[in-house]
Amino acid sequence: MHLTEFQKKVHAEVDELLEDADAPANSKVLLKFNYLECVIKESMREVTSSCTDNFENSWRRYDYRYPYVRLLNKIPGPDGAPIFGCFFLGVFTPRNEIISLFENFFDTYGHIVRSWTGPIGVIYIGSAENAQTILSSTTHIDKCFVYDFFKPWLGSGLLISTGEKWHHRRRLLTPAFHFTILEKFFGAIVANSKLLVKKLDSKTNLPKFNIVPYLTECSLLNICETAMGVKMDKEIHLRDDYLKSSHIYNQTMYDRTMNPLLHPAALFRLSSKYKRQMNAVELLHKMSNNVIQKRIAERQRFKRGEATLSNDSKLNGRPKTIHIADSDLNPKLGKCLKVSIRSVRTAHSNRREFLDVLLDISEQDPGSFTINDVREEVDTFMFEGHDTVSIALYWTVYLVGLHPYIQEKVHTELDDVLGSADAPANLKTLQELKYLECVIKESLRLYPSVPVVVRTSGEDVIIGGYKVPAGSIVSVHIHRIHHLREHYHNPDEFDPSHFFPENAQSRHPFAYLPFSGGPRNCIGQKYAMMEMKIVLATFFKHYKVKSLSRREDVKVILDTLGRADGGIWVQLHKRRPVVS
Ligand code: HEM
Repeated sequence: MHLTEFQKKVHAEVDELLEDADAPANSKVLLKFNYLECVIKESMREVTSSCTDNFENSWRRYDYRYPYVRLLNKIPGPDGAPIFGCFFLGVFTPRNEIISLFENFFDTYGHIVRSWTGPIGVIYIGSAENAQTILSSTTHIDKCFVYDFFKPWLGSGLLISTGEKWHHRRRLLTPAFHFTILEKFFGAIVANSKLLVKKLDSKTNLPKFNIVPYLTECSLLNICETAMGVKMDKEIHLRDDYLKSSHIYNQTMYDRTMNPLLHPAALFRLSSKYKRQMNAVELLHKMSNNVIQKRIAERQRFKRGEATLSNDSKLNGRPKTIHIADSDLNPKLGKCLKVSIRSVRTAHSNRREFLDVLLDISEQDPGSFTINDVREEVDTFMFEGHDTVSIALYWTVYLVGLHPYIQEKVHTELDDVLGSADAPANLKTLQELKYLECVIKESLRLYPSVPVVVRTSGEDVIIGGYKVPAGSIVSVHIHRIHHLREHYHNPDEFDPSHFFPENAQSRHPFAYLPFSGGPRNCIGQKYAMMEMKIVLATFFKHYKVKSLSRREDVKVILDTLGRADGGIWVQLHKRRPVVS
């Protein structure tokens, strides 16, 4: 179809609806301009997605033979305002109401919902079956363009990267979270948990205090000391700056995501949020650079025979070059890849910790794996590895503190399994804490640290009976799926029995997604479960907690993660003497 034909259609619609009038008389008339609205949406979509198609091509999509907008509009969803769609809802709904807004969409329109934010169409998925269609596929594996707003901070690390880069890095880093490596982290996490207990000592019997900063600090120390192999207990200012900056970055990221006017980089740079974000990035990178430099220095001291490595890994001289078989590789990467580390495909004893894997490659091949490549992964894992965990920790403490009967059962199990010990001794002890594990899982169900994950559909796909065209933004609402009565007998209650084997075994595999699902699930989930169990076992062994706010008064505030609005205010009482 030529441009002139589109124009003819626009003119025909205008003539039909306006007749002799010069302009639309009121909003009722405006609502009837269906074709014009589609044209405007499509042009704005092309502009904001920086499509390289020429203008004529972008109009050609409007041909009714290529009906992107019509396809999406077949899916039920709110109409919103003419042209703007739900733009105003997104921008003006307070962050602590946004989850309720999505819930209303699902209640009104069903398990699959479409909305327009200006030119951007988004499909919301609120059922386990539809989540499985998207998440289990290797085709719909790319993230949506808004994840790119993380780039100033995270570069294109594992969370954001796509295609071959993602495949390669995922394969490279997966062994760094194997359970033989996790075992080595046990001692460090126990030590930091005891430190937490000690710090909380001064808070016992206070009328109230916010426990969030304590748990956040503990999870940051843990990820630094384990995966990165660096102790950061002395760097108080650096840590504080990091945590504040991470908070600011996540807020500005959310504001940009919800407001399409801030999507183009040129417009975002003009806003005050950009400056805040850049100041935050500077401090965030200061922390990650510090971590990397410390580890490099420690490795050098180790090689000179002056020190042992703090995470107990062994560098036996120079790393060997190994060859990986063709069958191990993504075919697009070439026939055979020389890899300079011992850990990629390995016997257990050769597995390496996360940062050492990266530094080994960078030392061997600094040209193709630069220190910036190392840093983008360090930034990614430090963010994902501390923030998600601390959120899960504080929601668990909160929920247990609201339910004395459940707390009693947690205490009884801890006393039975740990005896007089202050903390779990090893992985075997941890496995025996079965009730605590159900408690953690149940907290992650009610308050998933990541309430929503977003993908771009890699090809046309049928979801819930509707055809969703390739390139559509599909957002999977984990929070919603976790609250469906068809999967959980009392979905809004805190009830750890949801995860007793007899209740969980026949559940739909995509009805519980705190770590997402499918090939792009969370790489750190085993690490996270181990860490949470150690920290919470140590904490509850020492303390009895009382949460001071009712569930209906503590709202989830969404940035990129689902946080507790206003913190978690509790009272603590000692159960046994604090260790020295
Ligand atoms: C309670 C703790 C955690 C929760 C609830 C959680 C949840 C998730 C979820 C839902 C995703 C998918 C994100 C998306 O598709 O947008 C994800 C991805 C990821 N997580 Fe976690 N996570 C946790 C802990 C961790 C830890 C401890 C680490 C690192 C040590 C980690 C590293 C990552 C990374 C690197 C990705 C991206 C994986 C990829 O795209 O291949 N996470 N996580």
